[in-house]
Amino acid sequence: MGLSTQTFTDKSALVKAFADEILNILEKGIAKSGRASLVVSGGSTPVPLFKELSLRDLAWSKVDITLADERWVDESHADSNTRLVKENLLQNKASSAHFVSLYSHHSDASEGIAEAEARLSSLSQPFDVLILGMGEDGHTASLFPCSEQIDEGLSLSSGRVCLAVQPNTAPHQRISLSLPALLNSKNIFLHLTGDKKKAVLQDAMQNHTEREKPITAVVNRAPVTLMWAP
Ligand SMILES: O=C1O[C@H](COP(=O)(O)O)[C@@H](O)[C@H](O)[C@H]1O
Repeated sequence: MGLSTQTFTDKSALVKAFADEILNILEKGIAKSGRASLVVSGGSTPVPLFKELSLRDLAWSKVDITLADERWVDESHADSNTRLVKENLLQNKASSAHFVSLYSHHSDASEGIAEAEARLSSLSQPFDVLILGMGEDGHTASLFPCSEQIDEGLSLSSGRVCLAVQPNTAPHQRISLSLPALLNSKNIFLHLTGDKKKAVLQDAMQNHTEREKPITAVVNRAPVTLMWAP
């Protein structure tokens, strides 16, 4: 439980050190179990990391990759996290990795939950590596504090792996891993850049209100390594 922080002079130094660390964990996972699992987040922050990872040597065909959350849009949409992963991570040396999408062609995300959960059940769990991001409202994955589904998403006893989320402060319906599904990870990283995100995290950790922010709900229940650069 709690946060340990690795601070870097710039984003490029962060990306290189972070890629080293992820590769090291995945290599050990493959050596031990034959396969390893990597759960990534979407949004803009991880793009340089995805590009760097794609250039690194690893037995990528033995790595299963999925997302912590997905916007409920077709892969052809510019906001699709699947598209982001395919265009930036599943390239070069990492093109042989096995990607498990959370998205399916149902009109409503709630109709795609069973399919997403069935697909995820094929991955080795606990996940070897989970990389979370965070929005300026303290959301992580697509556990949005503004959404009606937040209590279900943060419940440790819901029995849910995935849930459909409708944020009020961001576009698109989402599918997100639940808090217990996120916590089912051996190594949890939070990847943030910029002073604003750092301030949001510090504020969330001070917990001014009765309700925990989603990112704090993770940090309060598992060891999390913050990878931060200005
Ligand atoms: O909507 C999302 O936002 C967060 C943060 O994204 P960023 O663009 O500020 O890096 C992201 O972690 C999440 O996966 C994504 O769907």
